[in-house]
Amino acid sequence: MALMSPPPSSSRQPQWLLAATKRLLDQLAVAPASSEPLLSELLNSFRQQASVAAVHVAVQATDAWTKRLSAPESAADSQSLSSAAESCLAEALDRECVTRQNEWLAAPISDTLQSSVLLVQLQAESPIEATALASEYLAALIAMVNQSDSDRLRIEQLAKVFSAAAHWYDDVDDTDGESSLLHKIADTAVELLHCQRASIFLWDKRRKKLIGRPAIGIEGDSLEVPDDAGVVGETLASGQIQIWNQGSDDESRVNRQVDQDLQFATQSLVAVPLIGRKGQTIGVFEALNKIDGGFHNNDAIVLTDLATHAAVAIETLRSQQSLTVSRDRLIQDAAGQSPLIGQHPAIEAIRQTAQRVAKTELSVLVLGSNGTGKEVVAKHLHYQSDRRSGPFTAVNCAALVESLLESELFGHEKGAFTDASSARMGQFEMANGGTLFLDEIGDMSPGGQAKLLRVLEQREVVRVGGSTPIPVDVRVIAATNQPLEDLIEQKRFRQDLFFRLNVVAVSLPDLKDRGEDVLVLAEHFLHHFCSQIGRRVPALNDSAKQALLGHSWPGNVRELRNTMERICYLTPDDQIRAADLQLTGANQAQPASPVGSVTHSALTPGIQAWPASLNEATRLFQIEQIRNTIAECGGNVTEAAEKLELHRSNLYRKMKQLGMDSEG
Ligand SMILES: Nc1ncnc2c1ncn2[C@@H]1O[C@H](COP(=O)(O)OP(=O)(O)OP(=O)(O)O)[C@@H](O)[C@H]1O
Repeated sequence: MALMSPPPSSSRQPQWLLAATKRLLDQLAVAPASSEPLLSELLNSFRQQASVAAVHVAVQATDAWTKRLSAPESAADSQSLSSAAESCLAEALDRECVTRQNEWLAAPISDTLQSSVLLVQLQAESPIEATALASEYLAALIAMVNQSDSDRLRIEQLAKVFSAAAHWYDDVDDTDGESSLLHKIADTAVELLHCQRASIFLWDKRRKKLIGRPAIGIEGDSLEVPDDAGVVGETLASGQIQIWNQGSDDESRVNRQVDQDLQFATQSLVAVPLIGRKGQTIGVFEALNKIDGGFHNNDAIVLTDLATHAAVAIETLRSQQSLTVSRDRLIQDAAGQSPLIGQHPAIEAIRQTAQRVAKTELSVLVLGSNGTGKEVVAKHLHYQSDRRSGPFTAVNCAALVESLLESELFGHEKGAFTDASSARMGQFEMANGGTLFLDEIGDMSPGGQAKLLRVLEQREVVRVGGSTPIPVDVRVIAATNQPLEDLIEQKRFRQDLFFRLNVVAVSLPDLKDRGEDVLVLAEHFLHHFCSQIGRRVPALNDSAKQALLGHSWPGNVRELRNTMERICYLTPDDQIRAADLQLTGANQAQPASPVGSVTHSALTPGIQAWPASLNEATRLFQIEQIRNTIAECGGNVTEAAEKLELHRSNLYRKMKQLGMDSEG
């Protein structure tokens, strides 16, 4: 509450006035709902003690004086004041001191919100000097009471603004966030200012437009007006509060086009600028049609309070939205860093499973040999799920001894063990709100398994050396390359943990069993590494494709990735041949069919790997290609020659040259 200026020195005041002051202050201290009765009582005792005919508190409205309070009450019956009284009031206000004109005595009340004066009607027996002194004192008391009233009102208003603003963000989502926020802000203004409507006009500076929302009855709920039109435009240009009341203000200031668009009739309006955090004007906040009469300064003060909070709320929402956009872009980038490539039915099935379990909290167990892409699948599941904006963390359970694994997963408190010089979060806490990938789960120690099971069941961790349970919201995806059922039989893996983890199981086949996916993945890695170093992507020729399809890939996708990385860096040619791949014989699978073959017949019997000699490899490839084409054409050599783009006689010659038996 603002400090009140003390009334003038009380030493020369009569006893009754001092007693009345004390009573007034005591009653004010208990914060009455209204101070009107206190002031009435004061005026009445003043009238009696000072022997005056009447006393009023007169307030200057727009163009006239009105009586706010009178003693005796009957003196308020006639609202109008005589011209002599008005002249006395005006003089007191102008001179800022107690003034007397004939039967009238006026003492100005220093009031911040309005011009008001204590007006005393003297009578013959009134002691003029004492009355003047008492009037001055009384005017100071009234100013103090008014100040106390307006402070109380202001506190109430601010409390209402704060409590309303605190709920503006409730249920505001990212998609339609701004619109629903503006609606809530406008509703608050309507409620606190007791008016029919309110709108927030946000400034599109570049287009010189103000976009007003809510705009009831307008499609899209937003109304666009030139940024210099009407009272709203005036507010934007001047940066000042504008009040317009029909009848007393200039009609031409109102943009009636807006009324037409909104099918609304503006009768009164208050508009205040919306100032952003950096002090820049971001728009205008207007309230329309005060329900009981016109808008006053106090309405402008309340609307300015609301505008201060509204500007912060709007800017905060906008930064939040832009952060969400950046975050989503980062998530997309992160998801794109490890895409799940492949069209094999097993990979397609994983994609479908990921979609199905996306909205659930089900645990997933990923099975597959080393390098088949178990972590890629775990990330795919994470980025498909609602947890995508949370963290994804991975722990290799085989890489840590039991004591370290526990502190890695659950964290530790300071001093928990010799090296624990400070407290540290475990991976469970770090993955809170996201996904924790536990790789090589089959290698986890029995002690680790027991603790993990407890965390999964209770959804809280206790750090090593600590005793307080910390709640964690984590989805666990475990992976292994070991047959867990066998480990359970051998009592090396807990069956209860297996059931916890294996709610949904996903199996990744070895790469050699994924058919043409080898080529899809090879092309993907070629593009990936070539774009990283900015080189043109070389083409895999048929022999290379055949070699890729024929390799056994003991290291699975990881081996293929490494092979393609090496090619990108070390093979400068635009064509990649089988020999460039350097796939060693030891890793060669059963020979594959030539690319594009429908028969999938074996390569020349007895050949287990491509020979090192290019001529010989070419010869073998040509033999296989001719054989398959003839087989495809049901033994019809003429048709096969056509397919191979050779003349029939040339095909025979070629076959002879290659040592093929043209008869067979
Ligand atoms: N389907 C796939 N699409 C794209 N890249 C893949 C795919 N599968 C595996 N990879 C890549 O192969 C490499 C090995 O994958 P990942 O680490 O996921 O395999 P893993 O089965 O978890 O291996 P390990 O069992 O050795 O931990 C990674 O570089 C990964 O990006």
